[in-house]
Formats: sequence, C-alpha cells, structure tokens
Amino acid sequence: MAKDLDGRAQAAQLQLQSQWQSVLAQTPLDEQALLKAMVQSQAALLADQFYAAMLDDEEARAFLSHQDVEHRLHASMQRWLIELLGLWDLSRLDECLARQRHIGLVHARIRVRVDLVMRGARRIKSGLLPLLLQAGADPALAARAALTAHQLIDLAVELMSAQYGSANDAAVRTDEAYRSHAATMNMSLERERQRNALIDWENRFLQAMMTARLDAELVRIGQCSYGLWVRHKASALFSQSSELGNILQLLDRVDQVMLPLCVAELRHGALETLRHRVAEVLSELEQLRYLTDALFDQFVHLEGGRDALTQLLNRRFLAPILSREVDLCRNTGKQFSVILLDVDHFKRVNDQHGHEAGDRLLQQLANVLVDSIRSGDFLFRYGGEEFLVVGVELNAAQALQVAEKIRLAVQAEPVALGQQQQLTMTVSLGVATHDGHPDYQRLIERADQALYRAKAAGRNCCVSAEG
Ligand SMILES: Nc1nc2c(ncn2[C@@H]2O[C@H](COP(=O)(O)OP(=O)(O)OP(=O)(O)O)[C@@H](O)[C@H]2O)c(=O)[nH]1
Repeated sequence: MAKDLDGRAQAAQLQLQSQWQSVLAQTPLDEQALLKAMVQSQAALLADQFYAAMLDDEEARAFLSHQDVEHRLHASMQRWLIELLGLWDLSRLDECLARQRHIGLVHARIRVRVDLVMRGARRIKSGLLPLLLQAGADPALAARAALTAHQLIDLAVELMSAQYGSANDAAVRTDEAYRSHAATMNMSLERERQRNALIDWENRFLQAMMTARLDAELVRIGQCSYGLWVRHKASALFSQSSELGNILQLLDRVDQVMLPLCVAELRHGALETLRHRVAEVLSELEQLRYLTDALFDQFVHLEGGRDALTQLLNRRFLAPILSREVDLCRNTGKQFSVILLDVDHFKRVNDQHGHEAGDRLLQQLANVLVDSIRSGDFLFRYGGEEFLVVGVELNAAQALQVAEKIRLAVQAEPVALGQQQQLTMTVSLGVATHDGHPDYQRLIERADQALYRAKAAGRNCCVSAEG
C-alpha cells in the first residue's frame, strides 16, 4: 500500500515536472523578458500582497506576525517569485522543483494550511496583469505573459501541496509499516535466525581461512543470508534506527576492505599477519552481533514508544510533542525550553571499558535525568549518547538553572564499573527557549548550536542559546 502511494506520488511529480518543462520551453522570449523585468522590480510588492492575503486568516496571523518569520519569509517569498517568473533556464529546473518540495515540507512542519498558500497565490495572480500593463507592455503580450505566470504559480503550489500531503502521511505510514511487520513476524524467532546466520557466516569464514580457499568459496557477508536480511528486511523494519546505518557500514568494511586483506595475506603474507587480519574480522562480527541485538531490542520496545536501553521516550515522538508545546505557548503565552545534553568523551568509555559499561552509564544517566526534572517535563533519548529535555512552562533563566542542576547531579554520581572501579561522568548541555517561531526544528537547532559551544568551551558546562 505504502509502495503504491510512493509510486503514485512519484508519477504525479514526474507529470508536474514535464508540464513545467513544456511551459518553460514554449514561452516566447518577449513574454519571458516581460515577466523577468516585472518580477525583478515588483517582487517586494507581490510578496506584500501574498502576506496581506494570509494575514486575513486569524490562525495564520498568530504565527506569521512573529518578527523573524515575517522578515525571513518576506525575503524568501521575493526570491521564490524571482526564481519562478524570472529564471528561464531549463538546466536549473531540477533545483527549482526541489525548492518547491522543500517549501511544502516546511509548510507541513509549521502547519501552514494549503488553502492559505493557495489564497496568497490567488492574490498574487490577480495582481499580475495590472502590474504588467502598468509597466507599459502591449496588452496582448501582457495578457499572454500573465497566463504563463499563472500556470507556473499553479504548478509550484501543486508541487508544494503534493509534498505537504506526503509529509503528513509519512509519519502515519511509518507507524503502520512497523505495526504490520510486527504483527506478521515472530520477532524472537527472527532474532534467533539472524544470530545463527551470522554464526554460520563466521564458521564459513574460518573454514575458508583454514583451507586457504577464501577467494573461491566464501560468499561475501553482504550477500549471505544475514547480509540480505539486513539490506532488505531490516532496512524496511528499522529504517529509523542509527544502528542500521552502522551495520551497513560494517558489512561494507568487511567485504570491501578486510576480506581483500585476508586474501592478500593468504597468498603472500606471514602467518602472524594473517592471524591478526582474521582477529580483526572476528572483532567486527562481534560488533555486528551487538548492533543486531540492539536493533531487535529497540523493536520490542518501539510499540510502547520507549527507548529499549533507557526506557525514555523515543525521539520519533518529539515532533508531535513539540508541535503541541508550540501551540500551547501560542495560546497561553507561557514559554517552554529544550535542553540538549551530550555525554563528554563517551567514545573513550566504550573503548576503555566496553560497550556494556557504556550502556550501564547511559542507563544511570537516564535515572539521574528523571530525578532532576519535573514529572510534567518530557525526556527523550535523542541519539546514541544524546538526551533531550522538553521543559514545559520554563523560561530561559529557569531552563539554564535546570541544566546546571542536571550537570551537577551527573557529576556527583559516579558509575560503578566493577567492584573496585568507579567512573565519573560529565555532560555538556545546550539550552534554547521557544521564541515564538512556529518551526520547532529551529528551536532544536538553536539548542544544538549552544551544545556545540559548550563542547568547544571545554565540556562539562551549560550554554544558553539566548546568550
Ligand atoms: N555503549 C553504547 N555506546 C553508544 C551507544 N550509542 C552510541 N554510542 C557510542 O557513543 C560514541 C559517541 O562518540 P562521539 O560522538 O565521538 O563523542 P564523544 O566521545 O562523547 O565525545 P564528545 O561528545 O566530543 O565529548 C560512539 O562511539 C558511539 O558508538 C549506545 O547505546 N551504547
């Protein structure tokens, strides 16, 4: 079903592309020149008209009146018009189409309704002919040029709307895909099967090494049953998982780099070097086993929306939660903040103490975080060793205080690694407060930049995006 939808959406896009192409190819040069001259001198006025139409709508007024939005969107609206009506270069068509799709995605994210965009476009269209005539163009030529401009604007809006629709459908489809796969598969059986497939390949690899027939006999790991499962089934089932990307990279590394090295050593090398190469492959297989287990663990908990390791919220629930907070903030005027947190030098922990110790450290960190925030706040495992707090009804100064409290709590609680050993962990934090901008992605980006500054400032500190 999802595939059919994708296929249909692609066919519709190709159709729009070819229609756009023929408008560009068939428009006479005098029409092109007229539209180009008009849009270059009147883009600001047309953008004003577009916004005036949108601002008629009370809901749109709430987010369009944000100063930053007004400033940025007004400028990008002018660029959009100049590109649409002033650029008659077929070689840049792909770029132009991609831009329309991107605009559609942004609209979906900040939930600008499609009918509002169409209303703005209609206002622009109705202003075009008067502007062309006002510039002194021959009336017949002006009428033809206005018609061409209408076609281009319609095509652009259609492309945006198509993208808007698929962006909204995508989240639902992802859920459906996960659920329907889960329902039809016995996941613990599947996990066992893949474990065995990996062991099977390992045995064949060792056998091929012992009989020195690596070249002829051994199927590449990417081609064996485990590799096929990863590339086809796991990619569909676990498409949002970071482990999957790592697994694919490891498979490539084994096939492209490590096996050729083993072959070379078998032919010409010393036994000691060969042993070393084999050990390297075995260590990569161990890593694959770890990542594959993590993949399945995630799946089991995904249904509940929890991250498997830490039991915190999974980041795919971030979008609906932040959207709702943006709405609440608009209605109540109460600000909320996000705190993005990253463990310092976490790679060293894994390298020196092993992945299991790293996992334990992340679990303990999750507990400290839960204890440091209020029960109304949201806590996400944002990435591997990154966490995100959505602090509701929290202004910039309060959010910075919470971040500092978290930083001190983490530092104060060493992780027990063995009977004797303890490890003090530190974290860096970036804090950003919602400033009324409707796109929550901007808020996360600001927190991310603040976190980057905290790392650059030497780690184990908090930086606020508000300066
Ligand atoms: N044990 C464990 N390790 C993970 C997990 N997720 C990600 N990692 C590891 O976390 C490490 C993150 O390393 P980097 O991004 O280089 O950052 P860092 O070492 O923390 O350094 P800074 O962030 O610059 O202080 C990588 O080695 C990942 O493999 C997990 O769930 N468990």
